[in-house]
Amino acid sequence: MIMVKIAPSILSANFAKLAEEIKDVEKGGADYIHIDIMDGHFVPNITMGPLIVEAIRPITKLPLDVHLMIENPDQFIDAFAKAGADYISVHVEACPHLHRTIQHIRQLGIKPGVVINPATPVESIKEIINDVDLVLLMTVNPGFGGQTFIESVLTKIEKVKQIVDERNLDVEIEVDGGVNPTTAKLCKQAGANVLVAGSNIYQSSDRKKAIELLKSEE
Ligand SMILES: O=C(CO)[C@@H](O)[C@H](O)COP(=O)(O)O
Ligand SMILES: [Fe+2]
Repeated sequence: MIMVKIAPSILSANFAKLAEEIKDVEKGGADYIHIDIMDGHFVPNITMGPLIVEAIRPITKLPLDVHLMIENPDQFIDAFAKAGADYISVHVEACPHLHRTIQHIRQLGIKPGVVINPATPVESIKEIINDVDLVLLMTVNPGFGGQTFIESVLTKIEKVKQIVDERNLDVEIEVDGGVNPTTAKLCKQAGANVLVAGSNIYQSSDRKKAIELLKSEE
C-alpha cells in the first residue's frame, strides 16, 4: 500500500483560533492544509475567500490545498494564487472551459487540480488528467463537513488509479469527505494517496493521534 499524505480540512477547525488549529495539525504530522472555498451557489454553504488564505499563508510551512466550490472559478483564480495557494482545484461541474481554466492555474505557477462530485463519472476527466497535478474525488456531496462517506466512489478511485498507472503520470489521487480510519483504509486500497479529513481530525482532542490513525497501514 502507498504511504498516504493527510490534508486536514480547516472547515471543521475552531475559526476563533484558526492559527493555533493549523499549527496543531502541522505539529501532528499533516502534509497539506485543505481550505474549502464555498460561494452559496455552487454549493449550499458559504465559507472563506482569498483574504483568509492570505492570512493563513505566513503561519504554516505546509502547502495550501485550495478546493474551490464556486461558480465561475476563473474569476477568482488570480486572487487565490496571489493569496498564496499552492494547489488550486476546480470542479469539472463548474468549468465549461476546463482546459483553459487548468492552463490558467498552471501559468500562475500554481499546481492545478480537478475535482469530480460523487455522481460525476471518471470519463469526464480522462482528457484532462495529463494536464493536472491532482485529481480530487469527492466522497460526499460537497458543501459541508461531517457527512457520511459514499462507498460507490471507491470504484472511481480504482479507475483513476488505473489511468494514472497506465499513462505513467505523476498525479496525486485525493479523496475528500467522510474520511475516518475505516474509510481511509478502503481509499488507500483503491489507490488514493492524499486523504482530506475535517471532522475526524478536528473533533479529536489529540490531532497527532488522529493523523497517525489515518496514515496507519494496519
Ligand atoms: O470539501 C469538503 C466538503 O464539501 C470537505 O473538505 C470537508 O471539509 C470534509 O469534511 P469531513 O467529511 O472530513 O468532515
Ligand atoms: Fe474539500
